[in-house]
Amino acid sequence: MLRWLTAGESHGPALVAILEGLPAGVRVTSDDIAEALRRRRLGHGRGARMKFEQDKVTIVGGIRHGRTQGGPVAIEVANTEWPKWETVMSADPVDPDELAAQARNAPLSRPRPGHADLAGMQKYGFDDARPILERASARETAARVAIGEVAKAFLNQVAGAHVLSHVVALGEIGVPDGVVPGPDDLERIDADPVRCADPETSAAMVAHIEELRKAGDTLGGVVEVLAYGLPPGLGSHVHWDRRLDARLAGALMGIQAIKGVEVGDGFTTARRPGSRAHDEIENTPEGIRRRTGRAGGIEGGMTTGDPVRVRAAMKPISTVPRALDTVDVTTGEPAKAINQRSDVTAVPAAGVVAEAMVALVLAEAMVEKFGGDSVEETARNLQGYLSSLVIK
Ligand SMILES: Cc1cc2nc3c(=O)[nH]c(=O)nc-3n(C[C@H](O)[C@H](O)[C@H](O)COP(=O)(O)O)c2cc1C
Ligand SMILES: C=C(O[C@@H]1CC(C(=O)O)=C[C@@H](OP(=O)(O)O)[C@H]1O)C(=O)O
Repeated sequence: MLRWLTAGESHGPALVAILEGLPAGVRVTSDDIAEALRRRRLGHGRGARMKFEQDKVTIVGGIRHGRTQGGPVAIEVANTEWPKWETVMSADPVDPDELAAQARNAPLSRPRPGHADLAGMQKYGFDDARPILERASARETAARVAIGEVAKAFLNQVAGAHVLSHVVALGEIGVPDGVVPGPDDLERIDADPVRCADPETSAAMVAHIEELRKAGDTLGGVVEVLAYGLPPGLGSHVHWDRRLDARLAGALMGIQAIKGVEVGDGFTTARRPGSRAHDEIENTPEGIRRRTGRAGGIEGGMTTGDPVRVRAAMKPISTVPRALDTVDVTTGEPAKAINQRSDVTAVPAAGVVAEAMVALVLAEAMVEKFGGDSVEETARNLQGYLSSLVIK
């Protein structure tokens, strides 16, 4: 069983993540994790905070001399902005006069539409949105990306698998059909200002972001995650909560602002006749293969051995610079929502987070099927399974 948890607030001292259940021997370093966090900060359209704040990685447990030891892996991602927030976000009680002197501590009583603010204030009994927005903030995704990198290293070292993502739509602008990058394209995608695999579409996306920035507005979009090199048979058809597609969808929907998930051709499949919706099977010199990849590499809740392909739709950033209408909950009067600064879009970053979530779910499914207390043992079990497959 693979388990993971994160803790920490957006302006707290640090985020922490724990990943428990991976075999020993996964090769991963602080530099690998720092590089994954750097990728999460990429993307034209992100706000000022990405420039002045750094993610500072410390591996707190579970890894020795660059290899996992079999115990829980604990990673801290420190916020370099913490000194400015030390009083406002102090875990221990602080002198009320010192707190009152902090402009940052003024109660946030104008909840932002599209954020957790209002429902969270009602649910947890606060008249200030601060305690809600601090944990609801997608800063938390840094912790997921940190442990996602360990999961990716495991998948790669056990199966030679690769997980990557690209932006397929930003607002109304989408890549043409048939843009399906492979593992070798990842460097090029990361170098693109919006992590789009198609240069022409990318230029149109950047122009669109600039247009929306000038209009004081924000943008959502769609990211696609691809996983190459997986064996057939991860997940299972036998029960709803063992279906890999259901688990991937849950993990992707668990990312802040994700409002829809597609597996393979997803919603497009629903509009096609059955004769053009599925992947026909044929016998080839390489073995039994599917002709197309419409199902996204998952049938009956199990991997087919073809690349896994899933998409996640992100709503536009909720803190709209030209602020939306709300109510001041202290007076009941109409007001404009709280707004200090905002990303125009964070779709490129959401792709990197989606990679991490997919890697964690796939690593969990891999551990479940092949077990093993060391990477070598898991890899041996996988090889034994592959060489004994009755139908190849
Ligand atoms: C990587 C990333 C960055 C984000 N940046 C912002 C931001 O700068 N401003 C904002 O209002 N929302 C931002 N969001 C979205 C909010 O976190 C999200 O809309 C909010 O948590 C409510 O979403 P929910 O209704 O899905 O929970 C970001 C989301 C992600 C995944
Ligand atoms: C800090 C990060 O993202 C933040 C996520 C976020 C939100 O509401 O989700 C809002 C913004 O923070 P603030 O409101 O303080 O400007 C983003 O910068 C990060 O991704 O590291």
